[in-house]
Amino acid sequence: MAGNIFFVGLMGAGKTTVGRVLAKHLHKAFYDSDHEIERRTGVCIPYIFEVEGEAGFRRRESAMIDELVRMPDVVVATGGGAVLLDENRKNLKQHGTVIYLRAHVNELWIRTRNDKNRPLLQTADPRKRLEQLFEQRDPLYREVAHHVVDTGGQSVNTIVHQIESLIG
Ligand SMILES: Nc1ncnc2c1ncn2[C@@H]1O[C@H](COP(=O)(O)OP(=O)(O)OP(=O)(O)O)[C@@H](O)[C@H]1O
Ligand SMILES: O=C(O)C1=C[C@@H](O)[C@@H](O)[C@H](O)C1
Ligand SMILES: [Mg+2]
Repeated sequence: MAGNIFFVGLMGAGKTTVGRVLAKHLHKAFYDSDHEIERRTGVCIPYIFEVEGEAGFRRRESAMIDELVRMPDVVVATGGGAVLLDENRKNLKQHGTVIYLRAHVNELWIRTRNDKNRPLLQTADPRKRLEQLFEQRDPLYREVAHHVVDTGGQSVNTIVHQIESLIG
């Protein structure tokens, strides 16, 4: 399949994991927006949040998305909050096929609970935080997505095969 594929979804949805495997299958280059920001700045995302605040991180993320969407034939895993800005949603929708990886909050929480690299989940009740983010963002993910893929209880390989048949 020609063209770009962009993954959106909440933290723990599997954008990085599924995106990397799909890219390999399709012989496309894979980019992860979060990793690219860390590679270019030389610091981790929690540090960017600490120094520049969430707003600073969002500015870097927008610039990164604007650059990545213009590349030919790539698979891109976006950060969980990339859909918050209207300009990012427009950019993603215009330049490729957008796939929303969806999972229940409980599963997202289980997948992310031992990882300290997500500043928005460093709260007293990360599960509650995920619930709030789901409420806020599910409509935005749906708005931008060409396809919604449920990942609950599915292996990464099953999800990848499902996406391959969706995009032909
Ligand atoms: N389908 C799945 N079943 C079980 N575990 C999964 C599945 N997909 C991903 N995981 C696991 O969940 C964790 C989070 O996955 P991943 O980092 O790919 O999510 P993400 O959507 O990129 O999150 P973020 O927005 O924070 O970057 C990883 O440990 C990964 O191995
Ligand atoms: O959901 C979010 O807002 C985030 C998700 C991660 O991918 C990172 O982009 C960062 O931790 C923020
Ligand atoms: Mg990721």
